[in-house]
Amino acid sequence: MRHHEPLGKLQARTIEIPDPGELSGYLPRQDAVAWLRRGEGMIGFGEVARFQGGSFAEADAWWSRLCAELEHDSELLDLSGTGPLAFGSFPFAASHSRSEALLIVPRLILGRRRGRSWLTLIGGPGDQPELPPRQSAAAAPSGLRRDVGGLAEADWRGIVEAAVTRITDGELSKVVLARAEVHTAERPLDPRWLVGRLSEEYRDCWTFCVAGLIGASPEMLLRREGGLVTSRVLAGTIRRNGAEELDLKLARSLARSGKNLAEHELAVASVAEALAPFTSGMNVPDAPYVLELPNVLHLASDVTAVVRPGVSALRLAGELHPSAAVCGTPTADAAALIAELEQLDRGRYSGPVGWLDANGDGEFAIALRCGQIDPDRPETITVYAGCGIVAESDPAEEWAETVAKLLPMHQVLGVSSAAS
Ligand SMILES: C=C(O[C@@H]1C=C(C(=O)O)C=C[C@H]1O)C(=O)O
Repeated sequence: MRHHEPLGKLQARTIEIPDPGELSGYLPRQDAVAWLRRGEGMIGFGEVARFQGGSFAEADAWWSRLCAELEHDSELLDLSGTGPLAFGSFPFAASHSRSEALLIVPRLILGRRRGRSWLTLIGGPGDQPELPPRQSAAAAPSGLRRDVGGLAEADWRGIVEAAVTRITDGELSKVVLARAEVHTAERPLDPRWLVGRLSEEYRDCWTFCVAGLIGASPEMLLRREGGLVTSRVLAGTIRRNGAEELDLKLARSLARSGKNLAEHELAVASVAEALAPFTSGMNVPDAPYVLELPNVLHLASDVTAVVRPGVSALRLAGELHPSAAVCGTPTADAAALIAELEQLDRGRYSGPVGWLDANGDGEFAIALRCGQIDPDRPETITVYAGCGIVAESDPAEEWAETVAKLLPMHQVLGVSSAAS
């Protein structure tokens, strides 16, 4: 575990500012952090402190200590996302990955939420936050080619088949299997392009950028605002067709599909069970709704509960991860089967990604529909997708589902999905 903290006495100052317009236009080219949805959110500039390579509990304790030492002077006390923030991203399985847990505390944050806009600066006494200039247009990636490596369709389908056998043998009920593709551009990728395009095209998703992990996730692992926690559970997926009438038919068949409903129930139960010790008054919907995204339809359930005092969003994210949506049921058996079959270091894909404030409020999505830019080769990105495998899963269908889930990253990179 390594971390660095601010040198000397610092304080956080939040000021309200006039609406700066579209936030992604201010993203710095280097070391950007971002969290955007429907034109709102926060972006961060610079770095005053970093936690790297420990557990959720250690990260949570580190952030609490840091906040206890930081004075905060704010014109906007009642708005979630104001004040000093940590942006975090966590590996799917720290024990099976070269990637490490990360919390990054930006020097300056630009935010816009519920019609109000602000700047928060962490600096010396008397330092005033200033709106940075809008950036020049981001460059579209060009000349992308797929690197060799990663599993071919036949191999991945073989792994799915092996998983189905283990499930029908009664070893476990569900396992989520993922695959990755590596793409290399002619020049270093511009994170601003990827973030800007994803947040435009996938407005209902949470677009994130933390240490080169960039994506647009539809799945909110956990939001804590005041005393309330919300978790959006997704499981059960159908590819969209594009024609509205057919999509409607698909949505209806998804809502009635026994396989998808059973898979969904497992995912909801895993979240409800993990939340129960830390909450009261939980509401678990009886039946899911259909969440429509440009590329896929998902079965979705929004679980809400009242959180016990002193339990931060990060602590809860650590308790909920890995949910059945990205790991399986039972968790330990599914995690072991993933390690055995998947042949992939998931890195921070399918781990929690989000932000945390000084009160312990925050939002952590599951890092899905995303790619990781290689820090040593910034022209290279690894994109990931996976799906829940149950006894009735058909390997060819599951492959097609991963292609549909890769579509957002393929689109913004300018890669043809036919090639995957
Ligand atoms: C694992 C992914 O997605 C997860 C798996 C789903 C499914 O199997 O139906 C649906 C949404 C996510 O919870 C991914 O997008 O990579």
